[in-house]
Amino acid sequence: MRELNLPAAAVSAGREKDFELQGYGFEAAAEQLRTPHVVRVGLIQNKIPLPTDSPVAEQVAALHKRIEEIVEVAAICGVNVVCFQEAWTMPFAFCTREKLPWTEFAESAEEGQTTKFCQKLAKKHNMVVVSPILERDDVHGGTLWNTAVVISNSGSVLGKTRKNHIPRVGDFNESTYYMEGNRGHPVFQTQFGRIAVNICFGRHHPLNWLMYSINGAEIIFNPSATIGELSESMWPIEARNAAIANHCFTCAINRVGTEHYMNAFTSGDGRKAHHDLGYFYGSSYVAAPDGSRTPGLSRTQDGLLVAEMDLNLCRQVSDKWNFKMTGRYEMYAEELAKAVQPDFTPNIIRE
Ligand SMILES: NC(=O)NCCC(=O)O
Repeated sequence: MRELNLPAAAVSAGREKDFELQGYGFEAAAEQLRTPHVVRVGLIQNKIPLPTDSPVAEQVAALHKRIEEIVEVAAICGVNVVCFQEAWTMPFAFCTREKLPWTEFAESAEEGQTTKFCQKLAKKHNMVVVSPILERDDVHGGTLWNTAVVISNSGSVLGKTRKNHIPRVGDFNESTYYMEGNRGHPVFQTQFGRIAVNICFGRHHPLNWLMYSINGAEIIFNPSATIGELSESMWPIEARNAAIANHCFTCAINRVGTEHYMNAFTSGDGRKAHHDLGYFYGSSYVAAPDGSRTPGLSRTQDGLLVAEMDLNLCRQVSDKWNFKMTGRYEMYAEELAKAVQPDFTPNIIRE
């Protein structure tokens, strides 16, 4: 992996707009029959610019403005596919279990103002935009989902995917708001490569990564919101291991800072009522199928990580290690099918 020589205009814009800018490139071997398949991805991590008790519309507008200025720099850096953090248009308020005003941040994946905003960015910069939002699905009774909208570089909505695994740990009280995703493991064929989105808690589930990979993902984004005391020891390992296990690139993105709520909340774990979920530690990074990875962005600062990758590396590593061939999926499919039955008895041999 090498450091990218990013344009001076991008470096100075990053300084002026007060965010960290880093760039790295992953190499692949030259092949005789395939030309290199080089793509640049951008990962954006950020704090919320306004206090959580500011009017909803103002908070959304401030986040749009912040992201727009970072995407401008991503465009200068030649980024082809950009991904934002989980539920990027709002504070990560699910810890509170309050409905209002937080449910007011939910938007239509197809018609919402954030999707329209991203469509403009995508078209202007010829960039695929992965936009993880709180979705309101009016076709199905106004239900809420934790969704990532994928917008093509043409500006059209390519599709959406939903968070498959909902945390039930600590103050991550998300199950109060939405259910596990019901759209399986879609992979989006973009002009720049096949991408998928494994939203946050799905990071802990190897089968979730596997299914995106089985559907052909070359790059799997993992937009997240997670805090130091809970997961920082796991963070550097999980997405990296997934890249190795699935012969693909993975991109882990986490928000930054502490978000304070006016009303104190508890989560039935004996802790005194408190006003924040904890410290979101940033540290976004990209990992490659050969196990190499970029350094992480800062723990404390907004940032843009640019990673250039030759997607040919996915098949090269696959041909070397053959995990798809040696995976014995038929054996696991059969055993798992039995294990989920109510009359399952674990295969334990006793004296
Ligand atoms: N957003 C989310 O699912 N967070 C849960 C905590 C974690 O996965 O580290």
